[in-house]
Amino acid sequence: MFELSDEKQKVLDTTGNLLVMGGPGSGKTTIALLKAKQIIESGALQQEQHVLFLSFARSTISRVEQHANIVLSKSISNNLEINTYHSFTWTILKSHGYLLCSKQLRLLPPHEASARLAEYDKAVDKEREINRLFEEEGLVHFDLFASMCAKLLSKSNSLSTIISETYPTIILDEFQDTNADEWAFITQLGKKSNLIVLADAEQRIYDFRGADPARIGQFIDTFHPTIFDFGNENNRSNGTDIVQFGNDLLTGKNKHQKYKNVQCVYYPIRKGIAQFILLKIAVIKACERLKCENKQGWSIAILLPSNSLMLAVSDCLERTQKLKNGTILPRIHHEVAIETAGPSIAAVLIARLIEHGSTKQCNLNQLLIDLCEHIRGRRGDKPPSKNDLALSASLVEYAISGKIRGQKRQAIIDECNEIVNRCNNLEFTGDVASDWINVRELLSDASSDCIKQVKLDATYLRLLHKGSILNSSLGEIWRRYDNYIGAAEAVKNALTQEHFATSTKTWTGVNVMTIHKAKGKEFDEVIIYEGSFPGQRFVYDEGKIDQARLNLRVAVTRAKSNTIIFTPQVNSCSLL
Ligand SMILES: Nc1ncnc2c1ncn2[C@@H]1O[C@H](COP(=O)(O)OP(=O)(O)OP(=O)(O)O)[C@@H](O)[C@H]1O
Repeated sequence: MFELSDEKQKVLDTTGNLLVMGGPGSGKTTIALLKAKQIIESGALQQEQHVLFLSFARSTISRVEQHANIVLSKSISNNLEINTYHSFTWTILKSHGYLLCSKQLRLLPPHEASARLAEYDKAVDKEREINRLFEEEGLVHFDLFASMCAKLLSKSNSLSTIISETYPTIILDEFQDTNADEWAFITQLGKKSNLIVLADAEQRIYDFRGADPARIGQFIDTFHPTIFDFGNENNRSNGTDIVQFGNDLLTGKNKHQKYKNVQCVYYPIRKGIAQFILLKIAVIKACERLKCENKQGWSIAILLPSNSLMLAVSDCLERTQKLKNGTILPRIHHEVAIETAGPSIAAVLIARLIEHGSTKQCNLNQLLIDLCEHIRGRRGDKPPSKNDLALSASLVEYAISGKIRGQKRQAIIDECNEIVNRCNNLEFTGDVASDWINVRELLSDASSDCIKQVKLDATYLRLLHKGSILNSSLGEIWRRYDNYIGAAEAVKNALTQEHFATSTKTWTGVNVMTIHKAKGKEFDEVIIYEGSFPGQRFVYDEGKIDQARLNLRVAVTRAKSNTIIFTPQVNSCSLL
């Protein structure tokens, strides 16, 4: 089914550690899966042994799984484990973490972690607190997974033997984005297992979380792999200039050149939602093109440089617009790969109101604590602003002393009091959806920004598709107890479990996501859109222009057949 170049055939013919390099769409993932197939079919594995394919994100895993279904037959897939670093390392920590810490280990879920660590803006202080939480409370932050596992494997010979016997061959995807802790873990894995590393130095877009241009060299020095380079072989967008454009972006050669199936659109700046009209028209046309081609499972990605822009674009697609010339732009059904922290903490706050409201025990202090958690943690990995930190500190102070300064802050207390009183007077029915909405609506009358933000984040839960999981966990509680006692904990657990579930999501239809989320994926058509405000630009800092080039190259090369890039007419992107 796949025609293999000589270089690719050699990958199949070579044993030992391998480093497979190549540009976007050159076929690294495909050859790695074919290599796994070959190993499994050769009968070299015993029943309990697996080839392990490790990647960073659940969303990438689903594409690899989809791809594996095409490349491998079902019986072979049983001996292939496709997993994320997080999920794989957490499994090891759950079973063997007691060797490192006498406390019962408990996961510190990402949304809770962001709130707990909000005050530490310096990396060293944050790291110290993460280690303290582990040592004194047994709480394991995600950032500790890889380093703790590296420690475990270096300490316990029997554990490292079990792992290498279970996984004699390990494939490492997107290796260029490996951080120091993951590298330490990989170094331990590689002592007894064969490593097949897939990398493209110029797809490195995670420098901010520790990816290092020296990493590929470190792998070569430590493991002396046989090296393969597929260069610019292009299997994804053959017959187009998409990869050429991506490569030229790195040097600036793309300027004023024409490329087949790559189009730059310079749009006029307009106010509000009108700014996205041209984008929406482009999406509608792309849908029509793909439908005309009768493509099964066609996919379009709209890639944005920031989360806020992603939500604004999603909002525009969600609505029907009537243009001045009478044309109607319909609502476009789409999926949004939204950041989870804000909606998750908002969900816990609402679940707590439901829990306490159902037994008439809502209280102001608990609501203030949950509100502070949201204020501090809703931006996920990004620290909260100084104002938010100060606000949260003064609300906590009020919870302790009953004192608060400033009218705006007093208004928050008054509005929270109102919410608590109304929640204690609500009639709960056990119909989870309507109980949830009734409680969420209690936040609607508030004028304080921080409460409005909770309401807004709670509405984004819809985009996370958490409805059914929340419905079933709360529904079960009501059936058992006739109230919602335990709802907040159940919601926390449900959201955490979701994080580890290996996603089987397929990227069909229209998908809206940030450029970073698009890494490792592919779509029939890609539309990239930069806004006009500072936080929405491709090049947001001239000092980081090289990183911007890498990011844009990754975005552009996700397309199989067509890429469109939108930039404002005034002050257009300097890379185009
Ligand atoms: N030898 C081949 N013949 C035909 N199609 C191929 C071949 N190798 C890969 N492809 C197809 O090309 C596309 C890109 O392949 P693949 O995902 O393996 O590339 P990649 O190098 O891992 O890409 P990236 O680094 O951008 O994630 C896929 O749709 C795949 O099915």
